[in-house]
Amino acid sequence: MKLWKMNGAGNAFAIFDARSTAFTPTVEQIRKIAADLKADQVIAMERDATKDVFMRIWNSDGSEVSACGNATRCVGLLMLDETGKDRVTIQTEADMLRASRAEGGLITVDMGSPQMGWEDIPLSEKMDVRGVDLKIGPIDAPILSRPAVVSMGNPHAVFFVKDVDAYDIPAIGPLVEWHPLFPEGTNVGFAQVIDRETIRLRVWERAAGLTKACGTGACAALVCAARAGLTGRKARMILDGGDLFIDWRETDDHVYMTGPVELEFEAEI
Ligand SMILES: N[C@H](CCC[C@H](N)C(=O)O)C(=O)O
Repeated sequence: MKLWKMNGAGNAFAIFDARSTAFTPTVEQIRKIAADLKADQVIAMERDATKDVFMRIWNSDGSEVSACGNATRCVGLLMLDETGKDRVTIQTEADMLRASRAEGGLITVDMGSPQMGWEDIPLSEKMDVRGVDLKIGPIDAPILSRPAVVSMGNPHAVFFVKDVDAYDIPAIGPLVEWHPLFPEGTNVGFAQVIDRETIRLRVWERAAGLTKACGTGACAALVCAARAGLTGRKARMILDGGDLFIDWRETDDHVYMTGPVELEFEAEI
């Protein structure tokens, strides 16, 4: 079975080609693979009846999830190279996504439409998704409260702050990640709006911790910022591991993410 170690803006993945060999790892095996290969997520490429590939996603804690933007760009590059097509289709548990090449060797993925109903996030009770009340009072000092929430096929809570480096994210992230308002947990973004086209972002990922970049997190932060009138519908997202370019198009309400992909190594195992 082919194994690729890749990253998207530093968000690291172990990607297994499970299209001709069954890959049904236990939680412990996922945790070991992620630890040994220093991967934030473990990915399996599987056959799909109608799409170019099915992408299965596990977080480094072994939990299976339904969306991973940066991994979609990595699998997209592999499939674009393999098929020679201009655009490939990638099915996940959440959605059917499309990947294509962009200038400068970057890869663009159509991440579909953001979901904004409180039941779509999901939340455990009806609340205003533009700013939910965590009911645990302000968190830490400087004070954090009322994150905006949205789903990109996975849940995201986004705090808009003046300085992302002023927060102890490993201490605060878990408080929100498994807060009872989020019955399936949530990814936690800390977004600093630099100007109407630029956001500095750090993300405490659900079941993976602080990563160098989070693709769905970048999409979520842009959607929440645009919805709040803090930015336009396009922005450069500056993450610890690199930049992602997000474009939430009015034409189809889809969110397009463009960014780098790096192949670190490949092996037959
Ligand atoms: N931790 C996320 C999955 C990976 C998301 C991130 N790596 C991305 O690029 O979107 C979750 O549990 O929903």
